[in-house]
Amino acid sequence: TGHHWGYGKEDGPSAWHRQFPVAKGNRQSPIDIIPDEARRDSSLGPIFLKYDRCTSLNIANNGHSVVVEFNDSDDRSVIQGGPLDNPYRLKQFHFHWGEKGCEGSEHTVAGAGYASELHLVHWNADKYKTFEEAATAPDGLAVLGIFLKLGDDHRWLHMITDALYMVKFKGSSTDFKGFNPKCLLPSNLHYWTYLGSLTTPPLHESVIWIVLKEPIVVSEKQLGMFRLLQFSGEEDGQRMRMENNFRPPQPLKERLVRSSN
Ligand SMILES: CNS(=O)(=O)c1c(F)c(F)c(SCCO)c(F)c1F
Ligand SMILES: [Zn+2]
Repeated sequence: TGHHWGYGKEDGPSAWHRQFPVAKGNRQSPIDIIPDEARRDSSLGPIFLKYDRCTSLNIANNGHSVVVEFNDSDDRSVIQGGPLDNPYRLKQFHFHWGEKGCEGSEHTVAGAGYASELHLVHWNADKYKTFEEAATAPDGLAVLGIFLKLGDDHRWLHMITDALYMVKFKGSSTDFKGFNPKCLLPSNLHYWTYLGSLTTPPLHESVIWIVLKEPIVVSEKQLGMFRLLQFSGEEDGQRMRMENNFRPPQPLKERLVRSSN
């Protein structure tokens, strides 16, 4: 129903504010992270990721990205520590990417973009009964952001890229059991953290962002496979290659970015 949002000229990030006025809010994401202006906070401990391979369910094309969804009916797969007061349950992960190597991530670092950005979305099930309720609460979600830069093949990403042909079109989904996203983490979990929002409509200001400083390395060939996906459904007329599904950085406003040690 109604006008759907996208990443094109007419329905892209610069138009989202018409249907979602919070797009011009005070804690929007992504942002440009300036390392020299981030406050090193010794009270920020390490983050801990406990992921159980048995919780992965399926991989799907939702018309905006490729998403791997998890069983979030208990605390088998959670993120905790760092800025978080309690464990947050893993709900799904997805990617944002460009059409060329120098842009595609959502967050930038001192003005520089990466080729892609992986988002692991977690929700505060200790405080809220459902993901949907948490997604509208100021401390409802915790998204772990991981940058992807171009280089050698990533040794485990093929498990995802090998499945992409099954979810080429919007609305397609297939089983994706036994995948542990721990294999997508960099060696070092140092991070920046700040209060922000979803980066796609409805742009709820409900996200505690944890962005890892160290990127993972993937090859141009592997990233190119994401661009075989389509924004459009199988029956839709024109071919709509899925790429540039990233929102540009938003005003920092009165926010502080903190840095782990
Ligand atoms: C952080 N990236 S995001 O805004 O693009 C994003 C997203 F794409 C999602 F799909 C979901 S989950 C929606 C129901 O599954 C989410 F919470 C997000 F924050
Ligand atoms: Zn995202």
